Amino acid sequence: MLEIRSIAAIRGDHLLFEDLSFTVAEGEAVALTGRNGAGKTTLLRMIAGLTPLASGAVLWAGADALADPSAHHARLAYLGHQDAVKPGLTVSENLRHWTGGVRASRDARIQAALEQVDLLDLADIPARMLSAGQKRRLAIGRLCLRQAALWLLDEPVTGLDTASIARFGAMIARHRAEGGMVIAATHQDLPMAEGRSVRLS
Ligand SMILES: Nc1ncnc2c1ncn2[C@@H]1O[C@H](COP(=O)(O)OP(=O)(O)OP(=O)(O)O)[C@@H](O)[C@H]1O
Repeated sequence: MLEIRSIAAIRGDHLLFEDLSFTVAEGEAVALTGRNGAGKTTLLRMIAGLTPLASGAVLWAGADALADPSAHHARLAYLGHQDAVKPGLTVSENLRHWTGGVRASRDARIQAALEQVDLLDLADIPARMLSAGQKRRLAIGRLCLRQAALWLLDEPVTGLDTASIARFGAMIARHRAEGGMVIAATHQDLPMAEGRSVRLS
């Protein structure tokens, strides 16, 4: 269980939000909504331990999640606005760059990730040749490579076509069925069945 307990965010001199609390249980998905600048990205970064909390706490199974940064990093996968795709590497090399492990299991996982985001046909081309939506799919493919319990997603479906959104919805459903959690900042409807919504205002 992830618990956001009474947290506040200050950017510059500006209080973005305060006393924000919610929980995410295993298998749950939460959509973060709110106007531009409300603090959705800031909140995701706080939960990831990338931006300090102005006050409050992020708890994992009842303990301070941010106290051990490497343990926290291992339990989460962060999909930001920037796709962080390496343009000079091929599509499959980009995925390889993101994974470790022994070669056989690693290659099988890369193959499975390419299938899930429908990039098998483009596996050997340089990532710089991908379209915006294809780059986004490659970034999403990274989510499949790690057994992270918590997915933090910033506008994950921007640029995706209808079929890709449906495939991403299936990925999220599988992740949740295995007990995974999702928090996604969004201005659009997301393919998350029975997801809850937290509005920043
Ligand atoms: N490093 C920073 N220093 C100062 N202010 C910042 C910094 N990063 C973001 N901000 C400000 O914090 C506020 C919240 O930004 P944030 O990106 O969290 O909003 P958001 O809800 O994700 O917006 P959007 O819907 O446009 O993506 C904005 O007013 C932004 O200008």
